[in-house]
Amino acid sequence: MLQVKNLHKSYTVGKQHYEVLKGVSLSVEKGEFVAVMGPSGSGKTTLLNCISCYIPFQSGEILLGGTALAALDENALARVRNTKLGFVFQDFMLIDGLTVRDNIMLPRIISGNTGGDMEQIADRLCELFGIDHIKHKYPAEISGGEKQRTAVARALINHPLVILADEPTGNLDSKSSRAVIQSFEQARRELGATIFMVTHDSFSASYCDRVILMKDGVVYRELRNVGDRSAFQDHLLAAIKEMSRE
Ligand SMILES: Nc1ncnc2c1ncn2[C@@H]1O[C@H](COP(=O)(O)OP(=O)(O)OP(=O)(O)O)[C@@H](O)[C@H]1O
Repeated sequence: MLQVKNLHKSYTVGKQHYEVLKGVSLSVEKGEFVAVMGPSGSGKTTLLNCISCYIPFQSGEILLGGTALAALDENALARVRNTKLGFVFQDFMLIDGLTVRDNIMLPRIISGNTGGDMEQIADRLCELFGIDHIKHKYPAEISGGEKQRTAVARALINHPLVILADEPTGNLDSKSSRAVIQSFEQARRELGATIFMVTHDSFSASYCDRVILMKDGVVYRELRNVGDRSAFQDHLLAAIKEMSRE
C-alpha cells in the first residue's frame, strides 16, 4: 500500500545543506498498523511530511497504492492529499465553528464528494468510535480523547489508502490515549484501514503490528509484534535503549 525506497531529503539553511533522510526504505501492507519511533531529530516528521505530499524530496521513491508521488504535479499531489490520505495530528486540528459530525464530513465536502451516503457514513463512524452522543457538540465542548476520536473518524470518511498520524496521543492522558489507539485498531479490523503513525510513546506503539526504529535519518531496525502487547512494549523499550547506546 505504501512503499518508500531509498528516500533522500535535505534542507538548505543559508548556504548549508543538512541531509535529514539518508536513504530510508520501508513498506506498509494494506491493513497494517505500523509505528515509527526514534530520537528527536532522527527525521520521523520529515519522512511523514514527504509521504503526506507536503514537502518535496531530492531522490528516491514514494509509492502510494502503486502511484509514484515524485511524478505528480502540485494539483495531482493536492488531490492525493485530499482523497487518498487521511490525517490525524497531535493537536487534533478540528474546526471550532463546526460540530463533531460536520468536522468528520469536511474532507468529503472539500473533495466535492457530498453524495448520498456521506451523512450515513459519518453517523456510522460516530457509532463505531463511541462519539455518537456528542456528534452535535462543538470541539470546545468535548474532551481531548473525544476530539482525537473525531479526528480519526474524519481521517476515514474518504476511505483513504493510508492514515498518517503524527503523535496522535501526544496531548492525551493514558486513558484517552488508549481509546484513540483502540479506534485505530477498530478502523483496521472493521474497515480494513492502513495506519502509519509517528510516536514517542512505547505504550501506543505496542498496539501496532510492527514498529520501525529510525536513527540519524535511516531505518535502524524493525520489530514485529507477535501477539503479547506488554511483552512487545518491553521488547521495544529494550531496543530503544540499545539504539541510544550505539
Ligand atoms: N524546515 C526545516 N528546515 C531546516 N531544517 C529542518 C526543517 N525541518 C526539520 N529540520 C531539521 O531536520 C532534522 C529532523 O527533523 P524532524 O522534525 O524530521 O525530526 P523528528 O525525528 O520528527 O524529531 P522530533 O521527534 O523532535 O519531532 C532536525 O535536525 C531538524 O532541525
